[in-house]
Amino acid sequence: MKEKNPWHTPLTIIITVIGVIAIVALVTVAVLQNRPVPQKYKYGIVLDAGSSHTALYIYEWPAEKDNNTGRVEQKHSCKVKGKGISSYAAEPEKAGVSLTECMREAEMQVPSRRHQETPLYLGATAGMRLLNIENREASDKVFEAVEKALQGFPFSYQGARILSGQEEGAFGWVTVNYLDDQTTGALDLGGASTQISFVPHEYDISESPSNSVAFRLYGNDYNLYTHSFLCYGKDQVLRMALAHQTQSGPVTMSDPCFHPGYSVTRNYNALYDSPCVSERKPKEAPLNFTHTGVGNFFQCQEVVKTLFNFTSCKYSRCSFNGIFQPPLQGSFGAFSAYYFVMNFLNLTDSSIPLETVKANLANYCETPWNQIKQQHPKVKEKYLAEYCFSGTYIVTLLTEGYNFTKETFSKIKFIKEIKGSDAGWTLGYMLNLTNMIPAEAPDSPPLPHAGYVSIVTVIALLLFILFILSLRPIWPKCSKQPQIV
Ligand SMILES: Nc1ccn([C@@H]2O[C@H](COP(=O)(O)OP(=O)(O)O)[C@@H](O)[C@H]2O)c(=O)n1
Ligand SMILES: [Ca+2]
Repeated sequence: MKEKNPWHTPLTIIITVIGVIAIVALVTVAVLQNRPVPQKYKYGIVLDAGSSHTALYIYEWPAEKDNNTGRVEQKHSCKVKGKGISSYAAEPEKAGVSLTECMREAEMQVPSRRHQETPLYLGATAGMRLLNIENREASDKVFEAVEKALQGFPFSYQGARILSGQEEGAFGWVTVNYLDDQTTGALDLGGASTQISFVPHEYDISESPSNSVAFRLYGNDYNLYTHSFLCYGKDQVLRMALAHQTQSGPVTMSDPCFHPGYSVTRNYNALYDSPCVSERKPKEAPLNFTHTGVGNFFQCQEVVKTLFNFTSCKYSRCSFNGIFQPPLQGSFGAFSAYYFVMNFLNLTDSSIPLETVKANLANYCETPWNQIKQQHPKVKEKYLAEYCFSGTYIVTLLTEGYNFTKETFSKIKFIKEIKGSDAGWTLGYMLNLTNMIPAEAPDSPPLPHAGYVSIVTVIALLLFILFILSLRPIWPKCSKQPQIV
């Protein structure tokens, strides 16, 4: 008689069916439970109220990763039309009104169900620092107007304030190092101030405590050196250069930092209307002077050098104006006006040697103004006229001011953005205020979804096989019983 297949007993069939159902259920649950759900995002808005203009930035990050690492990205930016808020000192209401267009854009960009929980910050930099020095009352009025305007929007308004130079430098460094993989110093050139921030190499930065900031980022502690030079942004430094050359109150001034053939009429009162130069205003001067260009890079460098004081230093070493600076260390990201100017001059490529940068600038400055205008018909003349000066200032600040050499100059990358986010202090500022500066290194990446499902399936199969095998003692009974009967 043919022996009956022991697998065909009712018990084993039931166990098999239950086992298969269990595996299917387990895999289904695992797949459904762990399927990547559509991403939910949170948002934050920062207004950068700079001396020359205001820009609005919207950041976004996955909702469930609030306290996690490196996930905040710039979603959108909006350039406010018109000048910086500090230029509305005489008509503060207009400072508030100027922001509404970009704020409306933000309302469209951030999903409306997130509006109420989206923090909104405004940080003002050197333009407002100067206005605050010059006219405290006017600066307060500008903030009142800005505050009123921002509170009219449905976001979670967190206040408007002036950042200290130290904050501006440190948050610029945080932004660059949050986005970039390797530790990088930060060089920020604005219109009214300029910042340098880097981690010095085994150097006692406590020599000047006001220049030191401690940060914990991605599991490492950093002692950061940072300094902000008020009045050394490119627009205020130009005033200082013009002031230096008009001390005798001349009617005509020949300037090596402007192209040959360049000639404009400038007003003495307007030029000296800034705390950066007001004390130097000549006692006797006509109403206007004619500002003409000579176009000589090397002479221009000599003018710029007179704006730095190298004589007094009470520390072991200084950059300029008696400000402590440890030896430069590592690579640097140079952004804002550093980028705009060097990009215009086609000098952002780090492989260009310092000597070539200088030669190109010398050549550019010498080019007659008419020719420059013809080559760049679309660039506003006011801006176009200043690139020779700005380029010369950048090179002089980096080499004579901060002590970059021809070797270390190549470690400067002129950048506008990193991984889609603009380089600047705003991202670091928001990360700090929302406690999102990642103190710890990122978690190792979890298993990919497919890998996870495969592993669950294999384990379930193994468990099932083990279970069947564990029933072995019952098998002989099952198969022999019919024969006994
Ligand atoms: N496309 C652009 C935008 C800004 N800029 C300059 O970049 C600088 C930005 O400074 P800012 O307004 O942030 O001023 P701070 O408050 O940072 O000193 C200004 O000198 C602008 O003229 C430029 O050269 N090209
Ligand atoms: Ca700025």
